[in-house]
Amino acid sequence: MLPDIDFTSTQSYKYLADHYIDIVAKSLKELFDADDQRFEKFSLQFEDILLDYSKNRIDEETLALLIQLAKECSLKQAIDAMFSGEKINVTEGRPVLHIALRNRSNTPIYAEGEDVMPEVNRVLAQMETFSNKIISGEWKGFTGKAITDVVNIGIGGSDLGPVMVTEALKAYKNHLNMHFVSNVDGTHITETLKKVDPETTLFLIASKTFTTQETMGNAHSARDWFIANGGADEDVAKHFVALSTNTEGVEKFGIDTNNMFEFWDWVGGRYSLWSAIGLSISLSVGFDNFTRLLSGAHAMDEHFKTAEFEQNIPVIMALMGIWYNNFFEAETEAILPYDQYMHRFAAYFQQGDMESNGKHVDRNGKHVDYQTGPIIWGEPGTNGQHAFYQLIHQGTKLIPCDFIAPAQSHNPLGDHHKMLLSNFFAQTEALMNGKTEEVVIEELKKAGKTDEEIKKIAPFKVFEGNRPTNSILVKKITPYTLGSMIAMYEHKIFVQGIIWNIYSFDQWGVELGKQLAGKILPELKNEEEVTSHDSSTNGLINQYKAWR
Ligand SMILES: O=P(O)(O)OC[C@H]1O[C@@H](O)[C@@H](O)[C@@H](O)[C@@H]1O
Repeated sequence: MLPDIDFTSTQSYKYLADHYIDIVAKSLKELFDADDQRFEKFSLQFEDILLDYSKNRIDEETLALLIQLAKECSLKQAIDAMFSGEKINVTEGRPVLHIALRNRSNTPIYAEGEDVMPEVNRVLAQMETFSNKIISGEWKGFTGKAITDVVNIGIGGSDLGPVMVTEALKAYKNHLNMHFVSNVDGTHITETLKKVDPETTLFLIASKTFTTQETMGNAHSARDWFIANGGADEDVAKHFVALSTNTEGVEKFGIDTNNMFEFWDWVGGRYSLWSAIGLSISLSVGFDNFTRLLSGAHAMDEHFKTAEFEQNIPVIMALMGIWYNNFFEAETEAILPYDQYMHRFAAYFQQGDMESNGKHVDRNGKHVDYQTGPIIWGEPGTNGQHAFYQLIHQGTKLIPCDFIAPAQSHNPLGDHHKMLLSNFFAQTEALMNGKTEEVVIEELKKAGKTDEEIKKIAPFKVFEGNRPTNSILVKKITPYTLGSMIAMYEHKIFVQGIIWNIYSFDQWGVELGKQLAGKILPELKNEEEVTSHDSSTNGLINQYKAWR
């Protein structure tokens, strides 16, 4: 059972509310000046990952109170409930066991009284055999040629994880060309099919439910294209496989269930890259690297499950987020990887975080009277610096940022990595310290400006600083460390959901739009004037009909 506690009525919350008044009056610079041990006190290392959270607007008391808050919210009990397979996804009546998919220790994990590990291992073995056959060229297409291109057709959790990881691990890639089609916009599949040859292309139809409109639409178009370009019905088995929990749906589509890679309803879509949904990852970087990804995540799972909260990286990251979200009223969080390969990392956690914690109803079904999940966004540094960092430095909004960077580059070209990392270090320093008016005036004086000129221009050049950041320095982005980092963010999201007393593993909020689209689609298939909606929707549909 998950605890049911209104965190705003805990003792620690009340203390934190008072304590906030003290902290908000202090600048980060002052906090650093007052304590030369901040880095030692507020940083944690887990294997090859260093989290420096000292540039946050906290002191020792803040941390102690936040940890007390986690305890008062029975976080430990909640962690144990997840790891032991309790049905913590209550509104869907399911356990939440993505941790079982990467349980490399292979100890039994029970869902509804049954150990899930034999099934997990069976599918992993199937993925290994299949990946090896495709990569080695042993698996032949309908004209006897080896596979050269893989097209993953999926959306949401059946797309974002595979895309993010295959991109992040590009340095480990083999010869297979990977393509990802998600959007129902015909452009996506059309442009992809232009690049591939039916004789040498493998389609992975990735859908947990095997009912998602976008994915089914794209999968049917891919099959039509395959048939129109020389493939026969009996050849479909050589070129189409399914990654799904829905055997019936897969059969109905016409994919041989021997070519189905199964997973289970205790795997949430946005937590599914560790399951059969990760087949594109295993194909792209090889099964051994896929298992390293799982191992890295497993190591983080163990850390999360066993480390004291003070030493627990996902817990600390979650608490920092709560501090800003619920006390400083920050609305967003930016994830800023200083690694080009990780360019989809923020997009991936937009779903991971916002679909999990974008909820306004608590676990009692009541409307919350506090803020829950933040808006997540971000782009790789240094691109972001030349685009939106202006607002982070000098705007009116407080935006806590996670800066992520590898110490070692996969492409150590000249001074590139030093230049990149000089920006990584400089940005968090600048955000923290800012630039005072005195310094600005001094600089302008040195540049020979008159007093009048200085007076005019100085205010625009001042940086308040005091902008909080986490720095996550990773030795190198490997399958293992990437796995650890993904699990780290997953557990951060879990902790926050527990404290906010919401259900993090359902996603009812995506249903209404789907339902309405289902009603509107038939209305678009005829020429009749539409009158069944409000005047705006009617007006738009009818103009569309007039223009098409
Ligand atoms: O994997 P399928 O079932 O196609 O779902 C794809 C996506 O659909 C969305 O509507 C959400 O429910 C996501 O959580 C999910 O990842």
